[in-house]
Amino acid sequence: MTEAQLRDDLVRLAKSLFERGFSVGSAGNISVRVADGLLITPTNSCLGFLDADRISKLDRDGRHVAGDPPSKEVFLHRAFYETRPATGAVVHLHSTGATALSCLADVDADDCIPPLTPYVVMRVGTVKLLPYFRPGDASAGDLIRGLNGAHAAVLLANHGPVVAGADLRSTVQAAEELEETAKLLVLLQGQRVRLLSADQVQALRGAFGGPPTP
Ligand SMILES: O=C(CO)COP(=O)(O)O
Ligand SMILES: [Zn+2]
Repeated sequence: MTEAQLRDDLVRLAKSLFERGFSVGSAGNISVRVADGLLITPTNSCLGFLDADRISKLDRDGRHVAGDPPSKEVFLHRAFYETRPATGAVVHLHSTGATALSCLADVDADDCIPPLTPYVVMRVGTVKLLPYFRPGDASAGDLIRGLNGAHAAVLLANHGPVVAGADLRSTVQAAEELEETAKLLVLLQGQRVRLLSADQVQALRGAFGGPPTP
């Protein structure tokens, strides 16, 4: 894909997320890898109303070279690109279900989106809960780097999910899948839930094109 096509795709997919309520106000940010660096949504921009020509561009060293000033969460994105070489796109949202789950006191930090349904296993894999940091605090990027590429997605406590994937479309879909499963988990709070068994999870790993490879 050319850079122009990637810019258009980013605008289109961000708008779709916004219109379906996965993002409100100026919450969330999306990046995509290009031949000579990274495109990322500008800071304080609304995902529903991006301008392809004003999307921020960073060079391979993370220097801002074009467009509006980049998202203040750029280090979350760069941490995934650096530790998971197959990463072609990263999506960060404040989507309701995932953010609600990130605020619950007794979530298993090592597996905060347990295998409730097949698609979250196939498209997202095991999600780690990271502690709360002020938005824009680079320490969250250090923690992602510390995972050494073992997870395609993390949940930032009291904040929201960050998902990495091979390309824009599959990463947006994985973020949607994570959100829907988080919503179900919140909906089922306090009820006895039957999770998929270890064998069932194993049979899904690598099935139908997923989960994302590091
Ligand atoms: O989600 C956000 C902060 O966590 C939005 O920040 P930016 O507007 O800087 O991308
Ligand atoms: Zn955020």
